[in-house]
Amino acid sequence: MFPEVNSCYSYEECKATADWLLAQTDVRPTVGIVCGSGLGGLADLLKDQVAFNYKDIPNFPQSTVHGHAGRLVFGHLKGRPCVCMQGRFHLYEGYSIHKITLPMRIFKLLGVETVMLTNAAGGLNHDFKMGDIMIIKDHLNLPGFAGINPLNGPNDERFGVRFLCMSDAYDRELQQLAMEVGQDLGYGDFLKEGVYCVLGGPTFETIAEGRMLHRLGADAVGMSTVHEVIVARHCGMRVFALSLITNQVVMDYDSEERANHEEVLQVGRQRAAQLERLVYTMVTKIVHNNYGLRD
Ligand SMILES: O=P(O)(O)O[C@@H]1C[C@H](O)[C@@H](CO)O1
Ligand SMILES: Nc1nc2[nH]cnc2c(=O)[nH]1
Repeated sequence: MFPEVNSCYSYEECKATADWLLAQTDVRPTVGIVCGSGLGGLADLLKDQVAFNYKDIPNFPQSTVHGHAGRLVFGHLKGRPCVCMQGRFHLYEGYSIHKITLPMRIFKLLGVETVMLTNAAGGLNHDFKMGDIMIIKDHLNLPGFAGINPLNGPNDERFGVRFLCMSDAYDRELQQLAMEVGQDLGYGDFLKEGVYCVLGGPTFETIAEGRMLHRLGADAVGMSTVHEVIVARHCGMRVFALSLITNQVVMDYDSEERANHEEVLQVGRQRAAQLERLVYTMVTKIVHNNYGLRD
């Protein structure tokens, strides 16, 4: 019935990976963090670390992109048990969409309730500057329009429903918390909110593509996150996501600017400490089990 879905992982395979990890650490994470390009420093904030190289974790892919270390780090942020992906997987690395999103199901089986994702993205909104942090309030899943969706294939109800609602994908309470924490930290000038659009990459946008995405309502464009968000929501985790605007997408034929990965990593380094502080502070304010927030 689903002839081309042999890249899917079964519930049992996901469980085997989660059980393997749980057998090697006492940390029982309720928060799962995914670090975007150049933003892996977040993992270094964890105390009492137990870290695994992706190559040693059963079923896990390897990171192949500069700026993605390829380690899964367990530990505590101010006493809160967390697990952090220091590096994520992208479609353009050649992995199946099921493989790049596998860690979300592992998070769920580890006991994670809230997922916090970060990424580097190009700014489309003319009001955005390099170094802005955008709270993602919604997304455009362009590969999804072409039938590329991580939930393709047989649905296992132990993870979630066949037809997933996406109008509430990004938790509004957490967006509000991010705004409040950001204001308290003095980030008002560079903390924005907007719509993230995912493309397959690895090419950056042409000028015509940038203009089109802007007209479609996207504020930023990148090559990740959305697929992870879909799978995280499918298995019932709360989702919060941030983009660091590392460059302005070129939308003018007279511009001399050229998008490049080195600049993405460089801007990541410049803003990393502030982005980490925002996520860290948010984690310390999230209370689990009742989905409430601390004062
Ligand atoms: O993992 P993220 O989405 O942060 O990585 C972005 C998209 C590409 O992988 C890379 C381009 O510089 O950064
Ligand atoms: N697609 C895309 N991804 C990015 N990641 C960081 N910057 C960009 C960009 O300009 N376009």
